[in-house]
Amino acid sequence: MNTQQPSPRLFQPAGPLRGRLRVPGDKSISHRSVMLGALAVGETRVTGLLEGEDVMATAAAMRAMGATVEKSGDEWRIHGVGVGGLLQPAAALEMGNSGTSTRLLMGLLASHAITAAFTGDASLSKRPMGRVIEPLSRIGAQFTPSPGGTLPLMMTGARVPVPIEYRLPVASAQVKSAILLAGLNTAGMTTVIEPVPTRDHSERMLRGFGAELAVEEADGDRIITIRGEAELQPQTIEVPGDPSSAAFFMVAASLVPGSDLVIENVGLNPTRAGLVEVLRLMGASIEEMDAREVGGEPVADLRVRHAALGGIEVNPALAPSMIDEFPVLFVAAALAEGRTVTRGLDELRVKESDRLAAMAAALAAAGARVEETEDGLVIEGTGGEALRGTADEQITTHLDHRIAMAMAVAGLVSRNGVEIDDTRPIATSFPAFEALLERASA
Ligand SMILES: O=C(O)C1=C[C@@H](OP(=O)(O)O)[C@@H](O)[C@H](O)C1
Ligand SMILES: C=C(OP(=O)(O)O)C(=O)O
Repeated sequence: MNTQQPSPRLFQPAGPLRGRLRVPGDKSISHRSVMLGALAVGETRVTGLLEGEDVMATAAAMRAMGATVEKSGDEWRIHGVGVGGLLQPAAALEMGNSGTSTRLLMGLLASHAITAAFTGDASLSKRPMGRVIEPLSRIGAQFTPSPGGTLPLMMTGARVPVPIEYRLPVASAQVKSAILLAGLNTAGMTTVIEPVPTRDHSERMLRGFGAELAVEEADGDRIITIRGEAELQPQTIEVPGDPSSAAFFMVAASLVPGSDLVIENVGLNPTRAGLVEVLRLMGASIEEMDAREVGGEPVADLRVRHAALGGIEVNPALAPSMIDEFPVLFVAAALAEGRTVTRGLDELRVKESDRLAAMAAALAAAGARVEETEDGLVIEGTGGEALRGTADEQITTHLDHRIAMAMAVAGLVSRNGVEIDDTRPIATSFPAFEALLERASA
């Protein structure tokens, strides 16, 4: 974050969202483009890379371990060191707010015989790392985390990494990816078994870079196997727009009367598109135009028009495909007609903040009717009537970009506006968010 001081802001009611806009590149694909490019031999070129703080933390770490990562015009150019070629960083790897950078890089390092320290901000330093430490220890890496299995931590990768077969105990693309990345430099076959499918960008991109990776389905499991000691070939990558960033505009345009907005170039990988499905079940008007493929991922322009939304019971099986979209879905639910019930969302408690507690408190402070359960929220919507908005209170965002952006959307559909305590974390994933929101509703 650029400044030391929190940057509060009142998000005021606004007119319809209209016209066309383009959201920045997908965060998950951007991280992986930099990491895999840094392991390929030769020059990888990336357009549409998300230039948010999280991805820049990944870029800085890969530079610290020997890769060249530079921007030239609109394009990022990455010169890799080759699988097995990462150098020992001279200083701690500063991960900022980014769980994805931390867990995926721990995976990469686990099969390189180097030692590194990982540090992060106050939010990241509370998040559980045991979920990657456990499988990566089986591969042979050694860890000294802070008490509770958190950052700051030190790790030393295995000299002779051991291939493992690992069944994921939590639905987490970060844990899956950490193990697959460790498998890249591990002789033999490394296998991850996913009882619940999560975003599959690592699988698609590892294959795209030339790794030998197989995916099988058996008894409801996805079994992913990667052959180690891979040689990655540099790629030219066009990163599609981030559906998790588009989500704020999908909900805003659905809620603000008179809106008719086209969000261009949105990635619609089925492992990411749960919000579109849920909003449609609530009655949203979302039309997919010019469906195409960008960078090996399905993409479309989304035309979103205002519509009256109704509350629903959200199928917990959809959670992994919209895991980062729940904060803004809760805002949609707060304006819908009737009750929305969500459950099976324990993972939301270990994101940048406890997103169930943070959103329950934030929506209540803005005048919504919300009840927090053990693993979800139950929300009674207003039926389209504006929320009261915040009174004398500021919304606490807990260094969580998604809470900040979700409550900014709530401000658009409130009478008093919604004041949040700090907009700085928005820059971790979506630096242009405020400018785009202003432009769309001008
Ligand atoms: O693999 C990834 O790029 C991500 C996986 C998800 O985390 P989990 O694996 O912890 O669910 C998601 O919340 C995060 O924003 C990005
Ligand atoms: C959970 C998120 O990211 P990360 O885990 O990378 O911090 C997010 O962007 O909502």
